[in-house]
Amino acid sequence: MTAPATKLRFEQVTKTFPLPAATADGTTRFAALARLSLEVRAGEILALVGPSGCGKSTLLDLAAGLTRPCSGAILIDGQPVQGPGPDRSVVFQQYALFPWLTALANVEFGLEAAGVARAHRRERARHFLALVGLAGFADRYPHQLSGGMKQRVAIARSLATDPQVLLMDEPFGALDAQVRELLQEELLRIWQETGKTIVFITHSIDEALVLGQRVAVMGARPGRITELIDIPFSFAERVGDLRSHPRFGALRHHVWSQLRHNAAAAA
Ligand SMILES: Nc1ncnc2c1ncn2[C@@H]1O[C@H](COP(=O)(O)OP(=O)(O)OP(=O)(O)O)[C@@H](O)[C@H]1O
Repeated sequence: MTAPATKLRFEQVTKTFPLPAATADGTTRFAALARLSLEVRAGEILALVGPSGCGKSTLLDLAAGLTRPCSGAILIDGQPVQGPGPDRSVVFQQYALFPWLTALANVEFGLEAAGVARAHRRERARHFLALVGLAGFADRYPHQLSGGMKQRVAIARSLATDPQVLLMDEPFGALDAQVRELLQEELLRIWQETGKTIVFITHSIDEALVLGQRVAVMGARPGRITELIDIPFSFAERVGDLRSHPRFGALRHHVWSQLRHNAAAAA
């Protein structure tokens, strides 16, 4: 069997930030990530969990090309990331929609920014709104949509430009439990249909297990990957009652223990 292709690769990545004041031993910078290496496989959902402040968003910002590493490299299909590009799209926890544009126009705006010809924008935007279950809400403004609907629009906008990699930073963190489960299911369905490579940051171990083909556990001070865990569930199991699966509890405990161990080590 051939090994799955690597879509996104972090090679010995270090990212430091200036400290507000030098420490007693003269240190002026703080290492958010230190020599972090990680491979994201083409077409997988990699769920990233770790204690608050361990560097998850920093990792995603680097992959998005929004910031540059201090050392090391970030590669997409073997090519160094030089900045933001159409091959990657980011979905944040806050929906980042334009309040003065309708749902349809918000998705169209993303397409315009990506250089899609005017004639194709509307049709394409409608297709992706339908894909996230919002066919009947195209003319609503963000304030007329629920939190879950707004996040669906943001996901439609990200998918419409057909990026190869979707970088999702706690996208369902602000939603209530039921809406969250619904959107997890929808994301799995969209992933199944589109075959996107997805990096998904979450604070929820359950969410990581439902979505991730693999779960990457991070530790803090400095931020690094401490464990990569294969999650063996099928698509049908993930969209079913996964929490009653006989292996769910053991995997959940495993990730929880690793996080606890990392938190203790950082403290
Ligand atoms: N622009 C910045 N300047 C200085 N420090 C920063 C900057 N961005 C992040 N940091 C620091 O780097 C560390 C990692 O931050 P990051 O936001 O990546 O963590 P995180 O794991 O995403 O946290 P959370 O789960 O709370 O969102 C934190 O200690 C944070 O304070």
